[in-house]
Amino acid sequence: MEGGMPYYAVMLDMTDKHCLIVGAGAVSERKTQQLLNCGAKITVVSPTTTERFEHWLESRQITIRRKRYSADDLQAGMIVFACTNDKAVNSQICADAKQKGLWVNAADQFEQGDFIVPAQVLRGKLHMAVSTAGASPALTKRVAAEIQERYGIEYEAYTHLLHEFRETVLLQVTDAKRRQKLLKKAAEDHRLLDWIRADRREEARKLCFSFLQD
Ligand SMILES: C[C@@]1(CC(=O)O)c2cc3[nH]c(cc4nc(cc5[nH]c(cc(n2)[C@H]1CCC(=O)O)[C@@](C)(CC(=O)O)[C@@H]5CCC(=O)O)C(CC(=O)O)=C4CCC(=O)O)c(CCC(=O)O)c3CC(=O)O
Ligand SMILES: NC(=O)C1=CN([C@@H]2O[C@H](COP(=O)(O)OP(=O)(O)OC[C@H]3O[C@@H](n4cnc5c(N)ncnc54)[C@H](O)[C@@H]3O)[C@@H](O)[C@H]2O)C=CC1
Repeated sequence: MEGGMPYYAVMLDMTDKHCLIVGAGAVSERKTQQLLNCGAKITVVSPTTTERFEHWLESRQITIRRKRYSADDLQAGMIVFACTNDKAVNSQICADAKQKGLWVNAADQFEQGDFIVPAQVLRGKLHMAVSTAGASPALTKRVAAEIQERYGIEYEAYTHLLHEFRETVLLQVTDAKRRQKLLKKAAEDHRLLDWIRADRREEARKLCFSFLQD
């Protein structure tokens, strides 16, 4: 990113998307794990790897090219992660990727890349991403930890219930205003979350669906 403009935040569907990760150290390990969690297809280019990369290779979750980066490696991905410990190599990867019109992330000099990776907190369908736009990854991590405390695992069941309710409302309620009113009500009624927390899930579900009778 250049020119001090803010980043545009999106949620990407990475299923079966080809990613190229250059470098196989601690930082690329973290990114590879997250990308695997999201169903991406991963090619790693690196002369050395860690044990976890060897495990992913053995279990056929990734492909590894045991070599130093060269521009022809870019054919293996539509999104590129420059994660070597060599600044000059990471810069070259960014320049080559941009020239080919590919999206690139730079683990070190982030301004040379097109996007950065936020910290994430996932609670079922509630997916929260935190970023300081590269200003302070340590603060990013701390704020994410605070969010993780604030939104506990009960949000998994809660978002599941709200999702189920919304699908029913979209099917059954044709009036747009009533639909919105119902969905807002379900998202705002504190009893639903309180009861899920208290392990009274069936009661929470019944209350939520009872809103349809209003
Ligand atoms: C720009 C960005 C590029 C990108 O990777 O996309 C980037 C860059 C750099 N990070 C550095 C250092 C650290 N990074 C972390 C941790 C994380 N870094 C992550 C993202 C990002 N890091 C992107 C911006 C995110 C944003 O702020 O919006 C997280 C959020 C997500 C993830 O990586 O999965 C993950 C937390 C995940 C979690 O929740 O655990 C820690 C803390 C720790 O490890 O405990 C430290 C040490 C403390 C410190 O330095 O603050 C250095 C200096 C290296 C050096 O010293 O040489 C650079 C290079 C530079 O700044 O130029
Ligand atoms: N984004 C982030 O969250 C963070 C980024 N960093 C930065 O990320 C970079 C990588 O850090 P680590 O993973 O800790 O390093 P590391 O030393 O653990 O791993 C570097 C990897 O790059 C590979 N490599 C080196 N030259 C290569 C080349 N020409 N072609 C292909 N692969 C090559 C090495 O074989 C090794 O596998 C560093 O520049 C560091 O400043 C560091 C901490 C956090």
